[in-house]
Amino acid sequence: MNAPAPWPAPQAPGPLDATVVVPGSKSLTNRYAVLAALADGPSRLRRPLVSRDTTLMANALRSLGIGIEETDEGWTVTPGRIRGCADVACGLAGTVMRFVPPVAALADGPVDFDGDGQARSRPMGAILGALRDLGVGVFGDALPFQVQGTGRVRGGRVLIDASSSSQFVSGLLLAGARYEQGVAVVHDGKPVPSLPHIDMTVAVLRAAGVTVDDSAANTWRVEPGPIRALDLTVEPDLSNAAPFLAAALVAGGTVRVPDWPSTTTQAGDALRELLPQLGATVDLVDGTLTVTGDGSVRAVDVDLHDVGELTPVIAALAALGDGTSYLRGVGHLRFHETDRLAALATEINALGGEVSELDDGLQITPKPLRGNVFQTYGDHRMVMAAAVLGLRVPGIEIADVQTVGKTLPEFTALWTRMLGA
Ligand SMILES: O=C(O)C1=C[C@@H](OP(=O)(O)O)[C@@H](O)[C@H](O)C1
Ligand SMILES: C=C(OP(=O)(O)O)C(=O)O
Repeated sequence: MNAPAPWPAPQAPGPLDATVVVPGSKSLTNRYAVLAALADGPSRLRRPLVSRDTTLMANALRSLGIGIEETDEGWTVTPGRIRGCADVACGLAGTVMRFVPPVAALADGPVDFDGDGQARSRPMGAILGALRDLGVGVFGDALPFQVQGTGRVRGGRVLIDASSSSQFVSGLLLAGARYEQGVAVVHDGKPVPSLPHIDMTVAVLRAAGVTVDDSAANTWRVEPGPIRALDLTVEPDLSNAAPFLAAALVAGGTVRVPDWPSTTTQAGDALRELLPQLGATVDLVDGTLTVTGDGSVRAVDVDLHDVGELTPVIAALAALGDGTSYLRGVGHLRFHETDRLAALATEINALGGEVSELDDGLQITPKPLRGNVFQTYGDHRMVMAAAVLGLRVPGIEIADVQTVGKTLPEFTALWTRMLGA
């Protein structure tokens, strides 16, 4: 079959005046799904994200014997005995490949995991090694691998190097309350990236009645005990709000995102501090985030270690900025959906840009850019970055635009609506 034609990224027609309703958070939806699967009764999740990553999660849990019913209201999750002799498809979803194996360890038989070709190079060794140390049989160190459930996990204390992904820690903590001794995860290595995502894990566990001690740096302890069933509404995905809010800077004008939580553990909330550094005016009033720009972008020197998933959109803004920008602390992006540092440098440079890879980030000098086909490498956030560039640069065409469905299948519809088309 021929590859679908690339999507012509629309240019901004002029200053914007738009309100964009952003669907639910991937990180929260997939955490809640796992906790609901392990909980002491049926759960209701309203406004979950429905996208490739969350559908993969729902199907993974279903294949382990969990009931998940999707209605207009959201998901009803009915826990049950965790069944083995199952296959789990991870796609390219970090949250599926890192959060489900610790659940599969509780199954009553073997569970086989695989994913997209590209997923086979995402790091898994640290979490699979940790499961072995906790008494679980595991064949393999990367996708494809097999977890040998025996119906119970001893648990206890485990030492891991989580410097390539916070998801190793989150995955172990999410299932840990169901292990006989609970779990204590101790990180030893270079700093753990994306720490707000571990704080999110701790917060959702506590909200489900689980006792978690995170008082010492690099150590998280989950006590064994029941997980309370959930009844909640999923917050909008604040990281997925990034391209829309960025559009207000590039095109000028105003973009609003309603239902912005007043307190949240989502890393994307950092946009409220980052966008003003890039030249935007940002207000959060009555639950609506309003971002206003004048069509210019200020150069920045920022550390994105905690919020790495915002990097592609910030890189696109920086390429349209008024001077050289430095995005630092994001060496771990080499292990995301693709090597994001290489992908961003290659694709922006192919437009005529001047981006160089640093050890732990990117140096971006704005240059006059021209149209080209922008490759996206199976990475939803490369699509979002390309769309932001396309607001100003004529002739950008986005390859495999449907790859954005990893977390936001509605992206092109929301984008064109925002532009008034
Ligand atoms: O736990 C999560 O939901 C996530 C953790 C982070 O992963 P890394 O720690 O691998 O960066 C983040 O980048 C990813 O988008 C989602
Ligand atoms: C890194 C990301 O995804 P994943 O959950 O697959 O790691 C991301 O969404 O930016």
